[in-house]
Amino acid sequence: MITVSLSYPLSDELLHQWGRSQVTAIGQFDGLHLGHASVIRKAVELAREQKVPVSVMTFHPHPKEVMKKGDYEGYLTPLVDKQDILADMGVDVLYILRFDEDFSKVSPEAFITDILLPLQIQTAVVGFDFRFGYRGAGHEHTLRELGGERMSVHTVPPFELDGEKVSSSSIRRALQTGDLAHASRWLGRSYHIRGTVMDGEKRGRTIGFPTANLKLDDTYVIPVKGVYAVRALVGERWRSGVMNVGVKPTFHESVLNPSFEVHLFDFDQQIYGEPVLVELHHYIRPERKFSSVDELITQIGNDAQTAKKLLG
Ligand SMILES: Cc1cc2nc3c(=O)[nH]c(=O)nc-3n(C[C@H](O)[C@H](O)[C@H](O)COP(=O)(O)O)c2cc1C
Ligand SMILES: Nc1ncnc2c1ncn2[C@@H]1O[C@H](COP(=O)(O)OP(=O)(O)O)[C@@H](O)[C@H]1O
Repeated sequence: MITVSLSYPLSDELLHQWGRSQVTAIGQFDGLHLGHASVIRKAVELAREQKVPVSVMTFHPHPKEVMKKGDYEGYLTPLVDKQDILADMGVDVLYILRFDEDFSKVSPEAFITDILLPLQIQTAVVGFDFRFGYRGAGHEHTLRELGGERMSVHTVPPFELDGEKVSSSSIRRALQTGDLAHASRWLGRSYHIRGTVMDGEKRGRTIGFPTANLKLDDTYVIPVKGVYAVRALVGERWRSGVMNVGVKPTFHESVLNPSFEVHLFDFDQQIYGEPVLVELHHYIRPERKFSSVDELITQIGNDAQTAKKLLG
């Protein structure tokens, strides 16, 4: 898959290079959950039928981040994750359209006539609730009207599981309440974060549970504070472990940002500075303040046993 960064207005050079008959799925697609996957799969299927390449157009940074809307909570899938997942789904080209204040003012009409049509998108595939252009005034009918003969539009209906519509906001809520089972089911995979191992307070090894402290690579959606059974990719190998997301109330009075620390089972290597991908498989318990370090140590031992059982 090729990734192409676009910014409005598109230059002639870019249009010359990328303007071609194609089927394009358009959307924010944060999370690339089962609903998004059904839109992308439709685009792949139509592209195969029409014998043209399939592309995905997304916006970055997240409009909510740029517009400083109060309800911005971070990414379920930052760009690197989107790239990985879309490449796996057979997408040929990923267009990343730079979203900034100026772009937010582009009208729905201009979005179609200055971007979609010059790129020669012959079929646009969108989710049923796709909105675009200034104040989200554009929707599927706008696409149909202005696309006319040159661009057909395919709308994909809501994807439901157990009678509920799968949405990024329901997945965020599930992560923020420790309902990992639902989050994973709706995502179609386990939620994961990526980070780099950095120095902690060097206490872990003294209590028998060294923990790799992660500095997250992106502004991920932060799952609820507590203990998780995880699988972690360190170097080339997947390993099992337990992760604590929290502020370590046993040792600290008030800390604003939670830390992410992973104790890996059967592992004894120095990995400071290394990248680690952590998949969250089960939520075990909330973080607590213990009245003694010994109690904390006993509890972490129990957490590790629980995690081993859960991970099989
Ligand atoms: C599985 C696990 C569970 C933990 N649970 C708690 C907890 O409930 N309360 C707490 O204050 N700290 C908890 N911690 C964090 C420990 O306090 C922390 O790992 C230890 O202080 C080492 O910190 P360091 O890596 O910065 O040296 C937990 C850590 C792990 C690995
Ligand atoms: N089983 C393990 N799980 C996680 N990290 C480990 C493990 N064994 C060794 N390490 C290394 O030790 C470091 C954690 O030790 P710790 O005493 O908790 O120090 P820090 O406070 O700097 O995180 C990790 O960053 C990693 O480099």
